[in-house]
Amino acid sequence: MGYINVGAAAKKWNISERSVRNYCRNGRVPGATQDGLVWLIPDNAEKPARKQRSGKIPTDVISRLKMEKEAGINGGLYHKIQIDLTYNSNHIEGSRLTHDQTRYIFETNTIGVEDDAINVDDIVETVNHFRCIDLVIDQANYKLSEAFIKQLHFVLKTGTSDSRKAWFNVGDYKRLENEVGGMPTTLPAKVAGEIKALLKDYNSINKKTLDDIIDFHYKFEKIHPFQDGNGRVGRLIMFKECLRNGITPFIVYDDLKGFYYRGLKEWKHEKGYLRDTILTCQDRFKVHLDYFGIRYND
Ligand SMILES: Nc1ncnc2c1ncn2[C@@H]1O[C@H](COP(=O)(O)OP(=O)(O)OP(=O)(O)O)[C@@H](O)[C@H]1O
Repeated sequence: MGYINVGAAAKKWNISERSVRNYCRNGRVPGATQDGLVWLIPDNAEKPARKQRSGKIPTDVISRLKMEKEAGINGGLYHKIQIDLTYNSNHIEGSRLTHDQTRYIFETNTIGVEDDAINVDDIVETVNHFRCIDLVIDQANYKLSEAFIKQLHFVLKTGTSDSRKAWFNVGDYKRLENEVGGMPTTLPAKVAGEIKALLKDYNSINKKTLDDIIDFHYKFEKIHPFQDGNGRVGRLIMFKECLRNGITPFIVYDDLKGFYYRGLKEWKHEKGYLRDTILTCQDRFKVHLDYFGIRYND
């Protein structure tokens, strides 16, 4: 796959360059990434569809999230997911921002500081995570691709102190070996090949089940393709793939972190631990879907 620039995409899709840039900025072109100020657009990317303008309130998860996101609705499911998914996923990885601080950043783009010092990276990665969720919603209906996975990492880590380190590859695979749970992961030189093979196997499954999505997550985390941010990127992928496959999405809640880690550790030999943890997360999420009157299948 190659990349084309904004001018070429504008010509190909018969729209203005400004519209192409807006589509890219709003995450509506799967795989589009920014190199400095220049947008690189996959040469096989399709022109994004126009937004629907009907007055009906959708009752399926994806349409509802898209509608609330585009309309900037406060207090709905989109608002809730942004805060709860970001807070829990960041907390699992060690962010010390509270749920209220996360909410405050989302709602006001400011943060009140009381007694404790706050790590700037926690704030940057929180704001970046909000954007990652937008990407997940915008691209929920597309096939999972390597370009999208890298784009999530790029958006998550942009502007952090890691991104200023010479050895840290923002939006690309790790350069240095890393471990997870004290166990070896895929060596840097083999990551690209293993991710491609994993995606090929996964995308060849016609009707994906929750177990397929969890299995992808386990294998992705075992490869640990990025220097850092693998957990959060992996959980965003699970959310996206649930949306795409009509499976109730879920947030891995911070208070279940111990069960989640144990489940990952045991998955290869015993699938029950992680499956049950995820089912619990799904049940909690269904309470919110019920509250907002949104349909789900299982
Ligand atoms: N035993 C395990 N087997 C496979 N994956 C695991 C295991 N234990 C943890 N993980 C995954 O690795 C993630 C954390 O990895 P790690 O502590 O290396 O942080 P990271 O890669 O920097 O990710 P982040 O930026 O999200 O912190 C966990 O969130 C989980 O998804």
